[in-house]
Amino acid sequence: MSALVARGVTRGFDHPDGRIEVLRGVDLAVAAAEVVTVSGRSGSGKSALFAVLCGFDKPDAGTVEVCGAPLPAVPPWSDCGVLPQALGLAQELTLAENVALPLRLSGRRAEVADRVGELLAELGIAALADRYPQEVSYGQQQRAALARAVSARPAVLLADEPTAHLDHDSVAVVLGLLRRTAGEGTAVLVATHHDAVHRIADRELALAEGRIAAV
Ligand SMILES: Nc1ncnc2c1ncn2[C@@H]1O[C@H](COP(=O)(O)OP(=O)(O)OP(=O)(O)O)[C@@H](O)[C@H]1O
Repeated sequence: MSALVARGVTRGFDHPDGRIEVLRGVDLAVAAAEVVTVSGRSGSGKSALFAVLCGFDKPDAGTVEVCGAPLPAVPPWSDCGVLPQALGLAQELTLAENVALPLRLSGRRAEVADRVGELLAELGIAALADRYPQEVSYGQQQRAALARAVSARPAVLLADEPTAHLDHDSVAVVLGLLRRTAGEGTAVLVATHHDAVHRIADRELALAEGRIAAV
């Protein structure tokens, strides 16, 4: 069974100069333990698609299922971990507290210390654990947001451009984490412009003219 399934997803937006239909019937499925990338030119709708897949936005038509069940309004982090393009870190929480949040919200406090420490160390930001997001660089915030997305070992991980703004070494670390997360059973969907990310993927998809096709 696929952990993430989208069927016939459509989404358009009204603009002063007319309505644009960004998603025109997107079908996709990502299985547990699989890494799938989505490419597409800037403005093709990758972020709009991810917003629908994680429940941040509602499609005009079509369905999304996570682990065989229709997407609830706000899926728990343990079902669907999200790294949005805008990161969305809680500014009033430290990096460690941000990463701990999905575990705390799932009532898994006992896992917090080990899991948060392990992820911050793997991503090279352990020394920044007690800093607030505005006290670290964008790339460091991005890694903290990725750690938060995976901390509760979600069934599905949606990562929107997780390697944008990172240097070569940090890209390698992030790719390692994505692969390991899939290896532990998570279905991983990544929007990216980077060839390095496509190279670690099991499958590549492309979004164009509002539809998804295999590359
Ligand atoms: N909430 C919104 N309201 C109006 N228009 C929107 C909204 N979200 C996205 N769009 C429009 O939908 C189109 C797709 O945007 P989206 O951010 O999904 O592209 P993208 O493929 O993620 O681009 P990039 O690679 O630059 O991040 C754009 O034309 C954008 O202006």
